[in-house]
Order: sequence, then structure tokens, then C-alpha cells
Amino acid sequence: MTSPSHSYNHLFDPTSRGHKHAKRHYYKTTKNRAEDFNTDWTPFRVAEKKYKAHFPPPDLSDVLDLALLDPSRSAEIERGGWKGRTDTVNIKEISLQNVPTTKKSRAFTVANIHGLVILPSFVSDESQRNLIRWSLLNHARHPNETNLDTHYILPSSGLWSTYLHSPETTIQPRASLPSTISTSSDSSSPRHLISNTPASPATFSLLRGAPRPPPMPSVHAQPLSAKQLLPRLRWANIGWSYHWGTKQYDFASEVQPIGEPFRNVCTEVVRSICWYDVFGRAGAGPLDDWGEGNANWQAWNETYEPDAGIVNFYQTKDTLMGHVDHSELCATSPLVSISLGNAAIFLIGGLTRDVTPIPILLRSGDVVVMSGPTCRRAYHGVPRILEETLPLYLEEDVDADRGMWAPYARYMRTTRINVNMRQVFPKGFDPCLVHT
Ligand SMILES: O=C(O)CCC(=O)C(=O)O
Ligand SMILES: [Fe+2]
Repeated sequence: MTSPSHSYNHLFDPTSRGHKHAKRHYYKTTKNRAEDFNTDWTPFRVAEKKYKAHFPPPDLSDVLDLALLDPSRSAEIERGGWKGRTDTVNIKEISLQNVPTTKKSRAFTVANIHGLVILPSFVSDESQRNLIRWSLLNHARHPNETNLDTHYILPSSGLWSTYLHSPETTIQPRASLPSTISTSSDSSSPRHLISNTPASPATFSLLRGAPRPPPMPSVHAQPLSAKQLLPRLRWANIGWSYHWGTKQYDFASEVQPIGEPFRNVCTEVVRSICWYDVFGRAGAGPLDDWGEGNANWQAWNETYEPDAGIVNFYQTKDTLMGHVDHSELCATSPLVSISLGNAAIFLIGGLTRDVTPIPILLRSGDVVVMSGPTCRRAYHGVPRILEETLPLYLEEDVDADRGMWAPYARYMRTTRINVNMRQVFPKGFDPCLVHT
């Protein structure tokens, strides 16, 4: 039996030991900071700072928390003590089609962020466990690139499998001759978010020909055991290989097959959304800003096909800075984002950081879809993973799997996984037909 997860509620009680400890830690670490608030910060930065703060814990009364609409999730919500509200923004429920009646799925759009669809607990408990297993065992390994490959010679069987079978196995760094190798520009954790030119069908041939120098391995990387290296796993590529140095896809390298479990959830989501409810009816506004990516949303139920993306592995102290994902040639087709494990605060705003973002509490099994010209190019980020919010069905002592789930449960106790799937090429665009 594992010990029950401690609620984060203690931080909200000023008489508790946890609160006093966090307060002492806060004063110790902030003692020398000149100014806590900078008037130059954009509204997006202000929100990031707010939710990042560990003491005092952020007030979540502005955070949209759709799990509160589902009574069957109350135990999950109470566990961590983190709770938002359902009335922070105007939401509208939209229809889902072809979803088995056994599924309790619902879908919501959010006023002001046209093209954003939230599907709370779309992924069943069992399917969440499968996606977590797949992410660690089958996905985060060769031939898919991970953040660790630049710096470490990872075992061909994968880091997770090595950790399961012999956690003390030493993994050697790549750079063993410090004198000949300069210090890395580090594509390792945390993710580097550099600005780049948005991709489009018009810029494709230019992008395809651009040099993609391989990242340099760090000379500071030390040999580590599989067990020590595992918490440093931050991302693994899906499909088209992503070149972090230029923040563009590397179209010259081989595209890897997309894991069926990821693909199936994403296509199920896109095919079940009634896109007329999102774009066609209820004051959708002008559709002339859809650009070359094409406004073919009427056909997404049949044509949507993910071909790239990333699996993010967050430890509870990790964050993902505000950014726009604009390396995909198709600037409008749905990006499907699946949350697994601990909950997080997700911020989504507008086309610049000057738009005040909407904070949304994403819990395990929730799916977010970003689509259309406004939402697909909106700044978004993850300023906070909410500690101790792992749902009970992902704990080891509810193991229907005779011990097989236990190592996953232990890893997930401090982890959030996000599967972030995109479609790089617009429907009908054939990269082989473009001449350089
Ligand atoms: O973790 C998330 O929910 C979002 C991740 C994201 O924005 C990305 O991978 O580009
Ligand atoms: Fe993103």
C-alpha cells in the first residue's frame, strides 16, 4: 500500500506546519530580490508569475475548472485541494457526434478564444493508463528523439525499459573529450523557446533547405544511472523530427510513424466535435483570415490527420513559458493536447502577450483542441503543475495489473505528461511536389 497522497490544503491553513515551512522558505529565497512586481511585464507574464508562485499559494478563483461540472470527479478534485470555478468566462456546451454512450464526454467552447474546444475527461481511466505506458515504454526511445539524446548515449531499448529492469545501469554522456567540444547551446531541459518565422506553404521550400546544425552535447553532463536520468526526461518528438535550434521541423530527416494509441485518441476527438458549433453557427465572424492553410474545417471530421508533435514530461517544478506553435505549415488545423497525471494551470491568450490570458485547470484525461486562425496562433503556456493531484486510479494501490502498474504510478506521482499532436501539412499539400 502507498501512503495516501497528502492534500495540498495545508498550505492554505496558516496554523499548519506546512504553511509555516513554506512561508520560511519563501522569505529565505526572496530576501534579496529587488522588486517582486515589474510594471513592464506583459499581461501574459503577470499571469505566469501569479500561477508560478509557491508561497503564498495562488488564488484559483479566476481559473476555469470544468471538472467541477462532473460529480464523479469530486474525489479527484478534493484530493489535491486545488479548485477553480466554472463561471470565470463564458463557456458554451457544443455537440459531440459518434461518441459511445458509455462515455461521459462533453465539449465546451470559450468566448473570446475562437477555435478553442475543451473536452473534460474525454480519455477514460484505462485509456489514460495505456497512454502513460505507451509514452514511457514505446514512445520516449529511439528512433524518436528526446531531449536527453543530445547529451547522453541512451540504451537502444529505451530509458524507461532500462529503468524498469536495471535502474542502477550507468548511462554515459556523449561528450567525453571536453577539450575538443565547445559548450552546448543546450537543446535539453527546459525547452528553448526562441522566436522564428512562422511556417506556411509559401515559405516551405526555403525552410526545407535551411541548415539544421546538430546541437552540441554538453561537456558538463556526468554519467548517471537510469534512475537518476529519468526525472530529466522533458520531451520526445512525434512524427516529423523537430529541430530545436531553429525551432522548425527538419524535413530532410525521416518522419517516424505515429503511435496508434496517440493517433486514435486525437482522431476520435476531432471526428467527434461538431465543427459547425465551433465555427459555423453562432456568430463565427469573418472567415477571411484563414490564410493559405485553408478554411476546410467542414471536412475535418474526415480529413484530419496528425503527423507531428511532442510528448512533454513535466516534473512538478517545471513550467512551459508562453509561446506560439507556428512551425506547422497548416496554421489552422486542430492541435490536440491530452493531459495525463498531475493537473496543471494552462494559460491561453491572444496573438500577442499583451492579451490577458484565460487560466484553465487541466486535469488527467482532459483534452484541449486549439484550432482555427485565432486560437492556433494564440500565446499559451503552462506556468504551474499542481502538486499532489494524481487521480486515485493512477496510484499503485488501485492496481488491477498485478504490480505492473506500480513503477508507472511511482513516476507519475511527481509528473504530468502532455501529448501535443499537430498537423504540419494542410490537406492536399504534398511536400514531395515542392521544388527547391
Ligand atoms: O502541456 C501543455 O498543456 C501544453 C504544451 C504545449 O503548449 C506545447 O507542447 O507546445
Ligand atoms: Fe504549445
